[in-house]
Amino acid sequence: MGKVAVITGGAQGIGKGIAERLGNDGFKIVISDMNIDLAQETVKEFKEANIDALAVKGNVSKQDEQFAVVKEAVDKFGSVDVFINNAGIDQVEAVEDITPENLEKIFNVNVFGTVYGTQAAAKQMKKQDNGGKIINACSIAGKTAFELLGAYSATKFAVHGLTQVSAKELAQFNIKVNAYCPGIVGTGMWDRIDEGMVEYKGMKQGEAWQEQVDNIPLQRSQTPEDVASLVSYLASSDADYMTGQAINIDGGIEVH
Ligand SMILES: NC(=O)C1=CN([C@@H]2O[C@H](COP(=O)(O)OP(=O)(O)OC[C@H]3O[C@@H](n4cnc5c(N)ncnc54)[C@H](O)[C@@H]3O)[C@@H](O)[C@H]2O)C=CC1
Ligand SMILES: CC(=O)C(C)=O
Repeated sequence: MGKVAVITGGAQGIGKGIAERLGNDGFKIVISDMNIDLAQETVKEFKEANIDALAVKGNVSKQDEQFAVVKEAVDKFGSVDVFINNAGIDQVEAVEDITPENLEKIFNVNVFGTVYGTQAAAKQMKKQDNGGKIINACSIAGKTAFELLGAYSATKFAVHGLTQVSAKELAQFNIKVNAYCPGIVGTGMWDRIDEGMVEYKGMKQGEAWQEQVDNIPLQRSQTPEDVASLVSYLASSDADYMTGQAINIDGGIEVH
């Protein structure tokens, strides 16, 4: 049986790009997403391209649903070898304006979701006793400041920390935990961020996006495929000695 990768939030955007790449790398693919209709459409597309895939409805902020996704993956394909905590949401708000409701909502998805996904994946991988890879969606906003993305940025700093701690705790089981830190990727998320920033700053539609893109040393915005190439490496045996890392893939915006 081939290896199996679960990608949360894989119906569209970066998650879809990762799922497609891992499918082409030979993984059987499980897409878990709240938007089950879109997840099913994506799976149909993949099957037409000879990628063996399954769509499962799952809200990452619900612990029981994350465990149910893993169970469905195992029932269908026999194992979970790679688990990508990709699902995430954005919010555009000055720190002074962040409401308790919004703060709770974004932490529920981006942080609690990553914890629950890690728990569900680790339990199954330990049972399989064959190691595994857990790969988290961080961001360059999980390492540095982005104006008006305070709550979002705080969740990604948390994901960065969780990646490091999970890596230390799970290393004894040969489970590696790493994270990808994209920059400015052209997905639905950035359409919403642009909308929010435009409103805050009195700009025209597309201006906030363009301002960020103009700041990228490699002089183009990022695609899901750019991110997927890093994740493909992290999921592969070539990365078997790497754990606890949060790796920038951002066209050179953040250099250390
Ligand atoms: N777009 C960007 O520029 C960057 C994105 N990222 C991160 O990459 C990840 C993916 O981002 P995008 O593809 O841009 O987002 P997106 O908004 O285009 O797609 C997100 C997907 O996650 C699903 N989703 C949302 N909440 C969910 C939940 N509670 N449970 C299950 N599924 C849920 C949505 O239905 C959607 O299919 C996120 O964690 C994001 O923070 C990191 C850096 C840059
Ligand atoms: C959405 C996001 O993480 C950035 C850096 O734009």
